[in-house]
Amino acid sequence: MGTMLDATVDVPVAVETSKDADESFPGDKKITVVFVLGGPGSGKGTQCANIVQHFGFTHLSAGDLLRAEIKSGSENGTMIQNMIKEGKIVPSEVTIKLLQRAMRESGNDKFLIDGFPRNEENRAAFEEVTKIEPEFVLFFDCPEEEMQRRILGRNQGREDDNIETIRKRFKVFMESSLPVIEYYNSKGKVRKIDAGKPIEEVFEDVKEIFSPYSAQVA
Ligand SMILES: Nc1ncnc2c1ncn2[C@@H]1O[C@H](COP(=O)(O)OP(=O)(O)OP(=O)(O)O)[C@@H](O)[C@H]1O
Ligand SMILES: Nc1ccn([C@@H]2O[C@H](COP(=O)(O)O)[C@@H](O)[C@H]2O)c(=O)n1
Ligand SMILES: [Mg+2]
Repeated sequence: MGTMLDATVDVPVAVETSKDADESFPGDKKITVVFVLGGPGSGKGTQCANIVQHFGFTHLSAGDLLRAEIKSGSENGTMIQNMIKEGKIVPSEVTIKLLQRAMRESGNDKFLIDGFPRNEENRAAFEEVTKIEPEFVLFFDCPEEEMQRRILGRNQGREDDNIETIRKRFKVFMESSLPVIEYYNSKGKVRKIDAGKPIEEVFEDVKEIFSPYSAQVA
């Protein structure tokens, strides 16, 4: 656990992501958050797209938000790019501001937060800043060889989809992200899915977990 926290302490961070980034979210309304976790390439983004279509959630991928921040020319861009290339976890204050802004701008009240919290620092900071407790944690459990095969076949031009960075990402997942899943498991909040199966079969299992939310689709 100490590894990633240690890795982030000496990185200089300018936290202003936009003019309005300091506005807090949520306000008064009841917000439903599901954290979607699992190793790199386990299928989080793929299944979130399905859940959005069927259950009316807004999908927010922390990794996608960070990649968009690089493209936007933000002053944090170079730092974020270097962290992603190394498979390291970006300081929570940066990622949380991006998530809060995206939540606010969506106008929705139901969110799939994909790839976050990635370590204990992410988890504690999100809780402290937003006061949001997740409804549950959807955990995609997939064998490492299968995740590696999927990432190497993904072809989305991601700078971290190379074998050297993939190995670092797996190590970070085991050392920093699994303890977060264990934390939520101890609170009875984890819904574990066998993500090694074909996409359609995984979604059948996902649907069962989300069925209580069907009635809420607009
Ligand atoms: N169940 C599955 N069986 C086979 N291929 C899959 C399955 N789920 C997703 N894929 C494919 O594997 C690749 C990785 O999937 P996806 O991008 O959804 O993973 P991810 O968990 O979001 O990864 P990352 O953490 O790197 O963002 C994609 O090319 C996707 O089409
Ligand atoms: N909470 C997070 C989430 C992601 N990152 C960085 O982005 C990379 C890619 O994330 P994906 O979920 O899209 O695979 C990840 O390896 C981290 O470098 C982060 O720092 N914090
Ligand atoms: Mg993804």
